[in-house]
Amino acid sequence: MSTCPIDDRVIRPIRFIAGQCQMIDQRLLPVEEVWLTYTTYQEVAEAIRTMVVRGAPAIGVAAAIGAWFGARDIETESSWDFFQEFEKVCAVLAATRPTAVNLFWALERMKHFAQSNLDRSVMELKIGLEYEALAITQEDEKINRQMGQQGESLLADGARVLTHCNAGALATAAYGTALGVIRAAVEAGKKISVIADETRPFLQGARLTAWELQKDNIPVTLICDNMAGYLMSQGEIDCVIVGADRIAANGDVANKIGTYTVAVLAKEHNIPFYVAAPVSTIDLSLNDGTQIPIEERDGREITHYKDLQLAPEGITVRNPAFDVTPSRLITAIITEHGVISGNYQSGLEKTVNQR
Ligand SMILES: CSC[C@H]1O[C@H](OP(=O)(O)O)[C@H](O)[C@@H]1O
Repeated sequence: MSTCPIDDRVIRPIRFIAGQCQMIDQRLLPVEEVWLTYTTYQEVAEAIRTMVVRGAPAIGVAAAIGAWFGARDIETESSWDFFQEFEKVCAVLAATRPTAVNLFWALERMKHFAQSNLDRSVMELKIGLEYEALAITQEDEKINRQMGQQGESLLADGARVLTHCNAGALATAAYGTALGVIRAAVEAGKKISVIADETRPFLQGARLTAWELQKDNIPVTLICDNMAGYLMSQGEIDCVIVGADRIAANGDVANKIGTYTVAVLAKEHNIPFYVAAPVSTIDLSLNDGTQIPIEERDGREITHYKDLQLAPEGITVRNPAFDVTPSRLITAIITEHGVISGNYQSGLEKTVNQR
């Protein structure tokens, strides 16, 4: 794997050094910055499952790298046998988390590359898959910067922007989706301040968004999730911008649990609600959001914070990690190809066909 230039000024959760993949352990941020090294697809699958790496585009990038690791270790001279084994590798990675379609998009792209080149030798397939994984990684950063340029005009100078979860550089290869739009507005010279929902139970807002924005010197105020409505009622929020894990053909959006709540509150207060997501997050195979699989995670994420017990032993817990925001609550969807609003069905189809 070629080495990506390490520019410490740019936050990247995944990096390559000497053919190995290193990922920052996002479970330990913001207190510790620990980089873990990965060399096998099984290790990468576990990193996705346990949220060492998380965020729709970032787990797509991680899955592509994991698939390349798996391909590299397949021992056969038959390209057909190689492809059959490679499909098994991809199946293991696909089983890690069900909601973010970027994971499946990246794996399908890797499988399509291999299946389209079965006339090549196994060695050529392995080299090609390495560069396909690198391309997915490098394209993601470029797409996020394009998305930022498409969306920054929606943020007025002086805007106070509410975010939910982390749709920043840590959720992507670099730059971020929702936070990428914010970064682009700041780079355009606008004074933007962010109000970040802490986003229980995994606290992506408190631990990751706050950390990212502080590093970039972008003003950020942290709030509990249950404070967003009050701040809106006091006129302290000008707009909302969030990421997405899967967008259905009609514009319904699956995103971190609590996003739907924020969208309803924004509608109540006539506050613009924006979603920023790359085309790889759009899933036209699903007519609407009711068909999006919602991940249910371990209840311990709610009853404990690390080793601190927060609830009675044996309490019954629900822990859906995502919810679905109906398109009627969404003001616009920002992609790298442009801003979509109104008739999402046709707008999303046109955008996907531009890919
Ligand atoms: C750039 S979109 C990231 C998206 O993924 C997050 O979920 P998780 O932290 O569980 O992977 C959240 O839904 C973000 O909006």
